[in-house]
Amino acid sequence: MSTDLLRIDDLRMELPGPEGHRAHGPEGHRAHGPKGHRSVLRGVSLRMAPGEALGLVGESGSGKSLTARSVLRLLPRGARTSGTVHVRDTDVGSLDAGGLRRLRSREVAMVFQDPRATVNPVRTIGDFLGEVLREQGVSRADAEARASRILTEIGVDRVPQRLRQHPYELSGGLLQRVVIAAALATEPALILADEPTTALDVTTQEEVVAILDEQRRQRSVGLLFISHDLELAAAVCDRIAVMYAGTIVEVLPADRLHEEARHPYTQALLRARPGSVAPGARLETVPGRPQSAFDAPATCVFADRCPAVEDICRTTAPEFRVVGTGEVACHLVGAEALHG
Ligand SMILES: Nc1ncnc2c1ncn2[C@@H]1O[C@H](COP(=O)(O)OP(=O)(O)OP(=O)(O)O)[C@@H](O)[C@H]1O
Repeated sequence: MSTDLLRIDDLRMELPGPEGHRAHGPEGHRAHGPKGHRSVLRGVSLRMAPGEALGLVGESGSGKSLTARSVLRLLPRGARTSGTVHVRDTDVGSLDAGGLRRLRSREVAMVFQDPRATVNPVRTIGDFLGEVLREQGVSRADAEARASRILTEIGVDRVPQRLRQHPYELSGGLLQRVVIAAALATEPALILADEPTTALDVTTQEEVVAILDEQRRQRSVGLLFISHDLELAAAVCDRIAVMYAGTIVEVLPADRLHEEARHPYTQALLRARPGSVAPGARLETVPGRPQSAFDAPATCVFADRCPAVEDICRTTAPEFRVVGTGEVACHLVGAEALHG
């Protein structure tokens, strides 16, 4: 019996893709898949304990969404995968259709970036929540009362009126609360939240993150929180996993982020945050452009952009090893150059 809530072991994924999407640079140096396929996940491994919140952070294209979707086996067409995903003791890869339905409707809930893409625009909010609840075996008669209670708990006002409204009548922030209410209503062990506030304005973002955080703590629900914002993830998560080009380069406790970030990419992300410099000072960006797995080197994935790169980074892939309270994949960690 595993004590992990989620365990991903060496998850690899290749997607069919036109040549134009594949790497430039010398053949064999980049992470190409078989002919006509490109590598998008290059061996992702991570673990989550029950009730834990893990932040999965990285730039666009690094593979955060595909990692989260793999937990529900929601894969793009033509995806080839290897490695395993376990939710508690369930091997997600070996589930039949019924098992997959149960996983998606009871064990694991997903909250996406854009609530308007999640909620059917022609149905009322009450219908949407009622459907979710009836899938849990709640009777039609009880569904409305349960839906009202959940909406009230997450701070939605004028609930009876809301239940009769359509998505277009609600603001983006309010609608995302409804989506979170639906996720909580399934009483899942794990919520996958994929950039849940990116489509919202800043004030609403804070409210929605606060609600997600408060509710998942109260209910001891595990949270995989995907974000490109390291500080935001650190504010709501117990640990942070930093992803670059289809692989995890560093995992560390959220409350030790500033003191213990060792990977040059994590350090660059920290420097690239608006709050990291005095007002008026120039904000640093991570040098170079974001890379997906298929256009990053097959050795150290960050070698092309790393300010401290050395020869070994271009010849050998670094091992993922425990350093301090975290784990990191970098040849240079421990070397004076990085910490000077
Ligand atoms: N359905 C798909 N079809 C083809 N390629 C895809 C698909 N989904 C993702 N990709 C590619 O896989 C790589 C990883 O994408 P993914 O969406 O997981 O990244 P991400 O880190 O979540 O980025 P973002 O923050 O932009 O969503 C990217 O190169 C992306 O273009």
